[in-house]
Amino acid sequence: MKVLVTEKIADKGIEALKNSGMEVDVDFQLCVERERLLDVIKNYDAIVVRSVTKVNEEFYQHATNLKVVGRAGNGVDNIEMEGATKRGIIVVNTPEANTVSAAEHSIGLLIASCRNIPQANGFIKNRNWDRSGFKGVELQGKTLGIVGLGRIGSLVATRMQSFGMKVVAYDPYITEERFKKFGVEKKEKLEDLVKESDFISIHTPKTEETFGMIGEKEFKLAKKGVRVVNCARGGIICEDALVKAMKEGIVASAGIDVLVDEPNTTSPLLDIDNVIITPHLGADTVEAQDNVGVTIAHEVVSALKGEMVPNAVNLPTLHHHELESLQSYLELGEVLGKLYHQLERDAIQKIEVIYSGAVAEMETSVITLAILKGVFEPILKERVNYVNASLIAKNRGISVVESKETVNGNYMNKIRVNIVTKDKTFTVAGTIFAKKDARIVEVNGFEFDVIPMPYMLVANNHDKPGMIGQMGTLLGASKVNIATMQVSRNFKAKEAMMFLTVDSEVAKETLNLIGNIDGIIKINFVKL
Ligand SMILES: NC(=O)c1ccc[n+]([C@@H]2O[C@H](COP(=O)([O-])OP(=O)(O)OC[C@H]3O[C@@H](n4cnc5c(N)ncnc54)[C@H](O)[C@@H]3O)[C@@H](O)[C@H]2O)c1
Ligand SMILES: O=C(O)CC[C@@H](O)C(=O)O
Repeated sequence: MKVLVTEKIADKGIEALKNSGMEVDVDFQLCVERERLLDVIKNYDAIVVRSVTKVNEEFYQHATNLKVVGRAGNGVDNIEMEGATKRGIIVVNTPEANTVSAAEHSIGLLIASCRNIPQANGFIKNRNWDRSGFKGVELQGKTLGIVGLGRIGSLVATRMQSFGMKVVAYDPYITEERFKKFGVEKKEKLEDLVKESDFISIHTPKTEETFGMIGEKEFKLAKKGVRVVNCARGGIICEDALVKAMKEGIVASAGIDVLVDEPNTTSPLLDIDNVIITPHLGADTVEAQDNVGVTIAHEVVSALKGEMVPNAVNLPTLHHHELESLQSYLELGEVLGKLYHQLERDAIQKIEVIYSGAVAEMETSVITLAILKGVFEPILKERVNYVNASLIAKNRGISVVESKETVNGNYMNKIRVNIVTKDKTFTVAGTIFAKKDARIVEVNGFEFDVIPMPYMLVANNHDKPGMIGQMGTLLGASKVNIATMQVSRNFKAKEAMMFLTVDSEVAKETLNLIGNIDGIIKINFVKL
């Protein structure tokens, strides 16, 4: 697998990619040399970017072999998600890896701007000693308004309380409990926060709703002498409105790390003395970069291997601990799904998944994705993955329905998959024992206790003497070693199903010979 890295990530990250057996090309010029990037990207399975490389529809059209986009960092506003999802490209990022650094940088900007530290530093470095022009303000007793009380906003909130600040926040998308947890007063409306705050710090993502959310109207409502910080994304504070408000004396100082257009050396904000500005350095610490680099390397490698990754942006969000407890169920789900097209041929109309017992309490939508991935893999091979599995089902007109039950007979947990075709329903069920051991427990009403193995034979036969022996003889003659065998019977129908795990692939000729045994109704080789 080939990985292209177009922006600076920590050496540890590059090493981690190489140590995982990836062929890695590093070319930082490619984030700005668009034509060259579009020309070479077809040669790569994955790309690792930061915030400069534009990963958009034009890019995807050239990236014909791309499977993974790794965003070494948090914000994914330079990556078009729809184009990735429809092509089954997994987008992963590292949302937790640089939050402390970003929070500390926000606080740095806040303090440095309200105490004129960079300006004073520049003055004295020019061999001027004059204390008159740099008088600042204290933080203690002042109100800090945080817009967006997520990972970074909440870190800033708790840290600034230790400076004796009152912290209020506006974030309509989080619970009352989260405000309480961080000792922050909730503001129902942005304008209430703006009216009350001495300092405003922005910590939302850039979305249609947040872009320009602090503009002329808000500055008109703000306290005269308000101080603002934006270490989130350029344009959430409208740059023109900020310039105007600073010239009018409404805003006393601004600490800015991000601009609408980056890189940028011509912004009018650069000409304003009370604006201190850094070139998107929020995540630029040794710790954050090491953390981001190594995390993105591991995620890109996992995603290339087709594994579920915790920070896949175009998949349901999972934390590491959730993924750990889901792992066995994801594997079981894939196994159950993979059985269908290897045992049956009919076109699928509907897939029903019934979760019972403990598994019903989990993030089952992801297990359903694993089942769908399994269903399509035997016919679409590597063109199906967790990201595009449900889109593939939708495009094929297959409806997918999930339901949950609290208990299911003898099993602590059970996943049953009903695959409905025009004429019949194929049913398969499985369970997890002791948190990690998968078992197939039912196929079309036949009960089993089968440990899924890479090579398996599944036979339907008339329930009569000699079936097992004849089959064993033919497999022995073709040098296929039988590892385990289970037989399940349907007394009423006088039919049985044999489930064999074997140590190697079974040749077509052997399968034909078995199929010709008197009493064998159907024989299928299953590869997991
Ligand atoms: N400057 C840097 O180098 C740097 C580094 C890391 C992150 N960031 C940026 O910081 C920002 C915050 O990152 P995070 O990890 O804390 O994100 P997060 O997702 O944890 O938190 C964002 C919060 O914003 C809230 N929000 C969304 N829309 C809102 C709206 N319209 N009004 C109010 N609140 C709204 C969300 O509910 C959420 O709680 C992002 O823009 C990210 O890209 C910048
Ligand atoms: O340094 C970077 O790549 C940007 C960091 C930051 O903006 C992020 O979103 O993670």
